[in-house]
Amino acid sequence: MTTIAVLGAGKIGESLLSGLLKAGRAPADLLFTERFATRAADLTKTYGITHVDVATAVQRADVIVVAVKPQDIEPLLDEMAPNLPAGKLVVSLCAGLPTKLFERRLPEGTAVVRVMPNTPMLVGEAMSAISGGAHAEDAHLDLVEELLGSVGKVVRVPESQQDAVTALSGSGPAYFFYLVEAMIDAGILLGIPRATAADLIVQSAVGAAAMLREGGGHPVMLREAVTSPAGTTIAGIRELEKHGVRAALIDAIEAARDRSVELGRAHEE
Ligand SMILES: NC(=O)C1=CN([C@@H]2O[C@H](COP(=O)(O)OP(=O)(O)OC[C@H]3O[C@@H](n4cnc5c(N)ncnc54)[C@H](OP(=O)(O)O)[C@@H]3O)[C@@H](O)[C@H]2O)C=CC1
Ligand SMILES: O=C(O)[C@@H]1CCC=N1
Repeated sequence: MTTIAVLGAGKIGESLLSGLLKAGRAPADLLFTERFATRAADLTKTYGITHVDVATAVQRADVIVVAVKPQDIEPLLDEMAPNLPAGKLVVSLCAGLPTKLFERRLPEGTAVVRVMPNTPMLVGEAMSAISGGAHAEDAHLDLVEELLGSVGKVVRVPESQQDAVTALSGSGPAYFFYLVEAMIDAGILLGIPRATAADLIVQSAVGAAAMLREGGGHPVMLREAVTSPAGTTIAGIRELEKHGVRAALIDAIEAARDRSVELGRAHEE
């Protein structure tokens, strides 16, 4: 069985470990590194997986998943480089960081795959986009696709699109959560108890998502079907348009893309 080590078991690293276990992978096939002993002990207790140091992780695992914040990458690469044997596959989940950064800092010929996942991985509903670096072969991409396919959907994209993907699906769940949060607040304003408002909005979000995915309908047609002549929905849509919500979303996603580019530039030679 392939041994996978996750370096940095924070929010996304833990989502991946948890998702892989739920998908049937054995705890003995998973390793992780963490900076804080108490956090490491909690994860071992919760998931039955083994905490190791970086040198052990890169030596023992076949696939090394880097899941630290982009700002923490340099010291981690310093620790990985002298210990990484030839033939290992390095998978980066880090926003903004190009494969060539890893190729420059790790032993010559190391296969690197850049991935942008998202936190719905925790419930087996991730959206992950993958791109191979200079030494990544089809077999490496197939392996990463198989791993991430067990915790959600996977698409292959050219690396040049990864900053845009990061803004769309990497950050995307946060924007949906933000909308849900705002809609629940609207329920409070209208006098609905918070728990009831949350039920109403969360189930509406789940239903709308299911229609988008399973019904195969275009979002414009689905919205039009809710929008009756002289009805309630169009009264609300007019307010959204007046407040520039569509433009705000486009600007938000462009800003997120720009930030991803900036995170990568911070590590240019
Ligand atoms: N959160 C998300 O939705 C997504 C995140 N990502 C990417 O995933 C990466 C991680 O993000 P996220 O999980 O949110 O961040 P977190 O801060 O939650 O997780 C990073 C973890 O790595 C630990 N860490 C840092 N340096 C080391 C090291 N040298 N050795 C071992 N552990 C280390 C951190 O410890 P400490 O707490 O001490 O700093 C922390 O627990 C980022 O690069 C991000 O761009 C990608 C897609 C989605
Ligand atoms: O906010 C971030 O930087 C990370 C990357 C994508 C989602 N979260």
